[in-house]
Amino acid sequence: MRFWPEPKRARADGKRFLTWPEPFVRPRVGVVLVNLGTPEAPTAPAIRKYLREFLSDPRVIEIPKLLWWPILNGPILLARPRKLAPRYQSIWMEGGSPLLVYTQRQTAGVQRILSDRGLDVQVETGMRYGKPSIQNAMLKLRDSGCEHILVVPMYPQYASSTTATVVDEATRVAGHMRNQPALRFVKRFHTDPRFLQPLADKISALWQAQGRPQKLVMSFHGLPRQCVDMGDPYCRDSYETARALAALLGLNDDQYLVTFQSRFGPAKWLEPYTEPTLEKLAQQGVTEIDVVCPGFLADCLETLEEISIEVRETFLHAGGKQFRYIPALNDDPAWMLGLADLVESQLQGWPTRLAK
Ligand SMILES: C=CC1=C(C)c2cc3[nH]c(cc4nc(cc5[nH]c(cc1n2)c(C)c5CCC(=O)O)C(CCC(=O)O)=C4C)c(C)c3C=C
Ligand SMILES: [Fe+2]
Ligand SMILES: [Fe+2]
Repeated sequence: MRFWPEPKRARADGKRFLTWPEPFVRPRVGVVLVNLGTPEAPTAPAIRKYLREFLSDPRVIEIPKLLWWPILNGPILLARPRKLAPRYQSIWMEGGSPLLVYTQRQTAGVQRILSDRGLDVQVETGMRYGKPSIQNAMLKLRDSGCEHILVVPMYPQYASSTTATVVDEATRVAGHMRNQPALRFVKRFHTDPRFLQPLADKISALWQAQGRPQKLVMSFHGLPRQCVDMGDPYCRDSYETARALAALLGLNDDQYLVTFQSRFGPAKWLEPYTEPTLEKLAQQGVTEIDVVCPGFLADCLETLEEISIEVRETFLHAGGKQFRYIPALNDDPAWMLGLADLVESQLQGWPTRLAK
């Protein structure tokens, strides 16, 4: 085991080493908001680097390494980056990939609210794949004296391929520390009103301003069926989110539907798949829909490009007349308050108050 060097606190008299016993330093509290990660640039080489790390995670691809390695390094890493580059280019923002830009805004938003409440809590962004990494965030927190760290995987619904791999990585990082922090993890918050109410309010505001469509489509990121068979609660979580959101909006069962998007590879994923379902809907005469993606807290390739460009085109081609994509919560002010509340409630018993 290789330990990362601990920060050396300088002595007031300028000498390098600590006096013994060490002077008392109040341990601080840190929070890491973690999302999936995204390429550093909308180019094939940057996308290849990102996909290599992401798709080498055994929590994401659960087939034996020996079988997967030639597939990943053959057809996938040769063809997919080039196919994805123009798609990433079409959504790229001034500050970078939307997933990173919005996650950083969320970090700043929660930091501001907690500081305004008089709490001494440092909030950082960590990406599971690529930069800024979870390791980078945790070392930053350690170096500023945080001995308590709350890790928040930014996924409302629990899946092994998203939530659990964040827990794996944070514990791996702590495993390299001599003076380890106390760690806490948020598992899921799929029916928590601090997340769902701001989403329902956002949808209601749109409907009040521009009218209600025939159907609300709730599209969740898909998952291989096998993951659910093996015990991932993700599918149940997604339906529970959908039911709770529908209840807040006062929708009956005919007014909304649940679908799963972003299928990857030839295996069976959770159904119904978003794109063919919406194509059929348009063919059956449902011409006005709103699509919301309650599994995504930040807009990204899967929402801005797959849903708002590709699926929109398919729906309109099949006879649909109006397709509105409802953006993710991103840094919506009500959501920032909800997220800050959620974070604060998990910090109980930790030294968040500055001594008076
Ligand atoms: C919201 C939850 C997510 C789950 C669950 C999830 C599972 C999952 N994803 C893949 C494969 C890919 N996902 C890709 C992009 C992507 N996935 C999520 C979220 C979840 N994935 C996000 C937020 C993003 C967007 C990243 C961005 O840069 O904007 C991709 C890359 C794009 C592509 O090649 O299509 C892949 C690949 C698997 C295999 C999986 C479950 C096993
Ligand atoms: Fe994904
Ligand atoms: Fe996709």
